[in-house]
Amino acid sequence: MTVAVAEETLNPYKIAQQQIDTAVAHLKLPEHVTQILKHPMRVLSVNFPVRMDDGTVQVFEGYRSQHNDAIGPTKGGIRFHPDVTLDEVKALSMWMSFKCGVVGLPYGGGKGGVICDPRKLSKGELERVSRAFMEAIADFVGPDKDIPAPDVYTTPQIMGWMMDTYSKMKGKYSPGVITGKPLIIGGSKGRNEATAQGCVYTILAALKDQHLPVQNATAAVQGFGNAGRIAARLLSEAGCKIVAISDSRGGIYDPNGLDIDQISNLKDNASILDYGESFVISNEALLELDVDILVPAALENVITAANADRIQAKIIAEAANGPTTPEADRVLFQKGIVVIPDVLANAGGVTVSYFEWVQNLMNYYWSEAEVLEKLETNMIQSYVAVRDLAKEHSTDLRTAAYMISIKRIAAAMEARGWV
Ligand SMILES: NC(=O)C1=CN([C@@H]2O[C@H](COP(=O)(O)OP(=O)(O)OC[C@H]3O[C@@H](n4cnc5c(N)ncnc54)[C@H](O)[C@@H]3O)[C@@H](O)[C@H]2O)C=CC1
Ligand SMILES: O=C(O)CCC(=O)C(=O)O
Repeated sequence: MTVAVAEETLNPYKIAQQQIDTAVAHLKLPEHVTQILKHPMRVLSVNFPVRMDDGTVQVFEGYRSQHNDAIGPTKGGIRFHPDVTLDEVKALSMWMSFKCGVVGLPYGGGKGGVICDPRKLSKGELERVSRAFMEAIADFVGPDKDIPAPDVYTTPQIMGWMMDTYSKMKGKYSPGVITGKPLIIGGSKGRNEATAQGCVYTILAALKDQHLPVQNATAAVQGFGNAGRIAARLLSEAGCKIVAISDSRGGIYDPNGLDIDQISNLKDNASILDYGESFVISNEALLELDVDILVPAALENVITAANADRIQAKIIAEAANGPTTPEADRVLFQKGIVVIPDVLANAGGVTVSYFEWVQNLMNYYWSEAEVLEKLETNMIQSYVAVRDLAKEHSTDLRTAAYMISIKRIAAAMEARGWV
């Protein structure tokens, strides 16, 4: 079926605002409430100097956006990427609010980003950038205020450096200022796998709803980092056949199924493209494969008006934030493709970050089994609530997810007397 599409914006901030408009059309909300939700409450922009290995000083630019803290402190990752923009960080903070809302966490949304390419920094430079960024935002964040975490190209080690810098500045051990830390300094069991694990729980639930068997269900995964690599492994362990995988350099495709362990080895020691020249496929072509499950797990705006009509997957699980534009959403909905939206599909990460923060505040730590059990329960309950509301209002799952979150944030703002 060919579906006509209109001109579209690829600005993530404008996209987030459009998504809010789509959801509030189904809700009776005063206009000023919508206006509040369409903008972050606070944004900090910083420029900070870092001494490089060659002795020169480089000035880096970074941002932290706090979207809405009516329900609790803001929460969300920090991204290190050369293409970071202020509008992207604002949008990511808005998506965090709706994500925390849909899985019922006592948080609002926050997000940070630094314009840099960690792949071109030495370990020492990366540590100095991480510590200097934390120093620059230290008065803006805090365990009761705004709690960062990992995102694209940031790692548990970076979280550890940032926690250390913050703790030294405040003169007290403060593990609750940041999550996604190494286990030895207050990280939670299960956090490293949580984003992918949560995503896989929702995929399995969607397969069941679509009466599709898990065994040999075919899957293509774009992005091979924390979210994508672990999602590929967990899907494969669940019985699915991973036929395509990619990273920033390109992808590989084998309709007979890929060997995930071999690809993981290649990723760590060479390039996934070394799997074999005859298997190489572009990132764009990967998205259009005829598969049961497509998992975008890299960056924004990969499914747009330009390619939505050619997407053949039955289920799209957005491990990445913002991979699908509103125009593409409309096309996919008309084609009957189920899109498990980012705010639900990748909410496992922030859910276990919440568990980490709670454990830090209690100074009492849970087993991995306890973490995973709580995660699964929360993900499935949230999936069912979104699915049922979407059915009731004949909307896509994203709109239903936003409706749930927006109602919750609006109720909190009203209860606090803001509106
Ligand atoms: N790490 C987490 O806990 C969470 C991550 N996410 C989202 O998941 C997505 C991926 O993040 P992580 O896996 O954490 O990052 P990561 O830094 O661990 O991995 C990113 C991966 O994407 C690949 N990549 C980069 N540019 C690409 C491109 N143009 N095409 C294909 N692949 C490309 C990289 O090669 C790498 O394999 C992002 O959208 C992030 O916001 C969402 C929720 C939580
Ligand atoms: O773990 C967290 O607090 C947030 C992770 C994140 O940045 C995201 O869900 O997009």
